[in-house]
Amino acid sequence: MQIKQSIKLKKPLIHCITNPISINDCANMVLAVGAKPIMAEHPLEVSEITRVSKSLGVNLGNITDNRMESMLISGKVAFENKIPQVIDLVGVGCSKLRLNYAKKFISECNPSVIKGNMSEIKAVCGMKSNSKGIDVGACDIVTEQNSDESIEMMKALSLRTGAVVVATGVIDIITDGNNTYLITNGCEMLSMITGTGCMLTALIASYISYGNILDGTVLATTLMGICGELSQHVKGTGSFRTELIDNMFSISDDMIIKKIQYKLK
Ligand SMILES: Nc1ncnc2c1ncn2[C@@H]1O[C@H](COP(=O)(O)OP(=O)(O)OP(=O)(O)O)[C@@H](O)[C@H]1O
Ligand SMILES: Cc1ncsc1CCO
Repeated sequence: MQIKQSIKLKKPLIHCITNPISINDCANMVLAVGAKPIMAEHPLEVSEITRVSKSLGVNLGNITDNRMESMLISGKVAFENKIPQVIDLVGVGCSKLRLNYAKKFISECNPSVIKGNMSEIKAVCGMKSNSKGIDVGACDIVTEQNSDESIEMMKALSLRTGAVVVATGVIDIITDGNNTYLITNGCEMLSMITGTGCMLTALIASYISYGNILDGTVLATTLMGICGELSQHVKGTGSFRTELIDNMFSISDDMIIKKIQYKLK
């Protein structure tokens, strides 16, 4: 909660390099929690932008040559200047180009957080991924019963890279290699509009901006789940998207305490 309050007070600048499908929703999510988004992506300006930002979020969705170049430039600037950064592995389960790029980014830029759905996390870990395009494949969905194997794989990735690793889905798993959170907040509607994973990445970038990497990631992920639950009463997916941003803007600490559902492993 302290992180939530301090972001509202300090209004950190958050540099996001993301896809055009969900870029507007990502910027609005950053604004909803009180931070300031900048979505710059030209390779000739991004180093200047990252340098003055408090954190960086990069997203491999709908990848282009320009953004591939920009994300590496920004990732290196962030690493050299100790600016927290998160990579969203959108599509690495279905594209070798993205998978190879993600591996290069992770080894050269040392992101603070590596995030994807379970099919994407498996691909980066060198396991067989059953992704359905950019979505998780049915055989990769995590349940309470089969979570142990996924947790071990994620812990190993975290210990190897030094990053907090996040796998989203019905159950969200977050680990720093030692502490592992299983978050069960959320609802199916979150998977029925595009870009909720991308929006979560922008939120993580916001909440890790003062260096609380694990706690900021857990807070962002829990909030996305809870705000999804609070938005379900609407007529359809169009209003759900609006309601989700409204709830992110207005949620109280008391509501978070009432709704939060997680287990420590
Ligand atoms: N069936 C579900 N039940 C509960 N929560 C869900 C469900 N599906 C997704 N979520 C939540 O939605 C958010 C996005 O997760 P998801 O795994 O769908 O990301 P993604 O595949 O990267 O999304 P996108 O590609 O649309 O950006 C997370 O907060 C996750 O907890
Ligand atoms: C639909 C889609 N395609 C590439 S990125 C994106 C937004 C959700 O990741």
